[in-house]
Amino acid sequence: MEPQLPLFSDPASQHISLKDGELVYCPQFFTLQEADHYMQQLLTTIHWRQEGMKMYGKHVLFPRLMAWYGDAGSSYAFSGKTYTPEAWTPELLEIKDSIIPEAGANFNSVLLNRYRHGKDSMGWHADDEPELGVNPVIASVNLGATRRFMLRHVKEGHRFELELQHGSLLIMKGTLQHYWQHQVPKTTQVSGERINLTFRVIQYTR
Ligand SMILES: O=C(O)CCC(=O)C(=O)O
Ligand SMILES: [Fe+2]
Repeated sequence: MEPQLPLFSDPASQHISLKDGELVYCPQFFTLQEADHYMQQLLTTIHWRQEGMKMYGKHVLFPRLMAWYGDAGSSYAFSGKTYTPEAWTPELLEIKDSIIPEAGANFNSVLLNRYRHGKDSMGWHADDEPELGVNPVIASVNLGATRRFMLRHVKEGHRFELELQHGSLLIMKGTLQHYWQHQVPKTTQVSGERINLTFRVIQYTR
């Protein structure tokens, strides 16, 4: 079994206990120099693609760029397509190794999303695909422009939101993905680019 408890805790981390779910937010998990360095590296070394999906018989592009990296074999089905990961880059491995102690999960893949400007976004969803297991630990690293991350309780309508800043780490865990959805809405207040990395444990069952 992978460890389920953090091995150490960032003293500045905020434990946020929601109804039916848990968040840990570390606003300055990376130093400014580290965060600037990773932003620059990922903009140039990642193989960014514009993916899309079929909706009402039409091919619709997602309003952001995406990339998928990880251990060989950690394929992931998402919006009707199966994504096969590219091999870890040195920077992605470094970021993964630095967040594993805080998150307490042995991540084998990462989904990267690049929001080119305020009009790029991600709609309401939960990360509840069966490959992620029952109560997944998902660690989200934020680089570049600050964007608003919104959560809503699906049954009871509670809301929560955070401004995810450059160099921060947000961990989603517990039963959160069963009861809450999250989104990154479009905004006219932000023009800069943002990269988000969500580290995940993909379970191989097939
Ligand atoms: O960009 C973000 O902060 C959220 C990304 C996300 O929800 C996802 O990749 O599933
Ligand atoms: Fe998500």
